[in-house]
Amino acid sequence: MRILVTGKDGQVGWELRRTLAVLGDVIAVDRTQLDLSNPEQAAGVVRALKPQVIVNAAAYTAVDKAESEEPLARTINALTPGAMAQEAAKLGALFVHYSTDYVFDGEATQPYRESDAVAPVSAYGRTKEEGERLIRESGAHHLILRTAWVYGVRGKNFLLTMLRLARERDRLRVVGDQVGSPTWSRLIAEASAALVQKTAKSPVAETLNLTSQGQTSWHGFASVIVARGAELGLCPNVPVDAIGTADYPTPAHRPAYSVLSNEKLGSTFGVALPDWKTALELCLGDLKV
Ligand SMILES: NC(=O)C1=CN([C@@H]2O[C@H](COP(=O)(O)OP(=O)(O)OC[C@H]3O[C@@H](n4cnc5c(N)ncnc54)[C@H](OP(=O)(O)O)[C@@H]3O)[C@@H](O)[C@H]2O)C=CC1
Ligand SMILES: Cc1cn([C@H]2C[C@H](O)[C@@H](COP(=O)(O)OP(=O)(O)O[C@H]3O[C@@H](C)C(=O)[C@@H](O)[C@H]3O)O2)c(=O)[nH]c1=O
Ligand SMILES: [Mg+2]
Repeated sequence: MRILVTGKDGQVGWELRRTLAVLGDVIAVDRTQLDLSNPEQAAGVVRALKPQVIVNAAAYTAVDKAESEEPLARTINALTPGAMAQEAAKLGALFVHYSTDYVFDGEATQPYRESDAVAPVSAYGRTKEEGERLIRESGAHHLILRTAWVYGVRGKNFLLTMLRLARERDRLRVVGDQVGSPTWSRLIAEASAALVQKTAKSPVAETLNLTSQGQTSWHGFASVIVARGAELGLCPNVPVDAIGTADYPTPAHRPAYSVLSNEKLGSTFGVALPDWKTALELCLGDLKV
């Protein structure tokens, strides 16, 4: 099985190179080989390589910057994935794509299910939501995996930012009124490989939530990062103050509540990620020197 992975050095793409390696020949590419800001070029690469599976881990993920660069974010997150999925449809290939909790407005009070109405409140969220639609409309076999609050041992993410800030500052201020589910990139990649193995050879068209169990606020996440990080010698144990969203102004609006129900992932595919604290502990173990 030939598997094309885009965004090979991103948080998820990096981990996919390892988890997919046991399933077939992985061709992992970065923007120099496949540029998602250029739909024709990206589609041409898919046409030339003729993979049986495409895992699109590349994306425009700078949430605040997307507010002033929405056309570029739209090309990368929606138009090009749509064009690549059309090529996948012609090849009969499986197209695996990642989406986000930010497709929801955050007004819910219980975990979002896949069938709940989307209503993004940011440019990033709008471009990711459009990407989902274009992939569904392409006619390709597809898995759209909605994940959230992704962190890991490399790349730009909240875990590494909090450890760094705890080393640089006397105290941290972090929003306590945005609630979601932190999810380790490695577990996303493990689950993705399991799903590819289960679906690569049969027709599939599914949107699935894929996050760690449990929920917390960014402040709750930061508090555990600093407390455990200090115990592991990764940062000093500085105080972490809870603040409101209004006290931390950003260009993009973020959903206040974006917990995703993983019921469908478990009942349909028998896949479940551990709760966020267990996963964070596993990840911190990798950071400890
Ligand atoms: N990060 C998060 O918190 C969440 C992410 N997701 C989704 O999960 C998926 C993976 O995210 P994650 O691994 O965190 O993302 P990262 O930002 O870590 O990685 C994205 C990758 O995409 C690449 N990329 C960006 N622009 C282009 C381009 N024009 N052409 C080719 N490659 C490009 C980047 O390359 P370069 O380094 O050169 O820019 C980078 O390797 C994405 O679909 C994202 O939307 C969903 C929910 C939460
Ligand atoms: C650095 C920092 C951030 N914050 C706030 C800002 C924001 O509300 C929250 C998280 O900050 P971030 O910039 O990491 O968040 P953000 O980039 O919005 O993270 C999102 O990325 C995209 C790609 C997704 O798909 C989402 O699931 C989500 O993970 O914490 C503080 O309160 N204090 C701080 O010191
Ligand atoms: Mg960010």
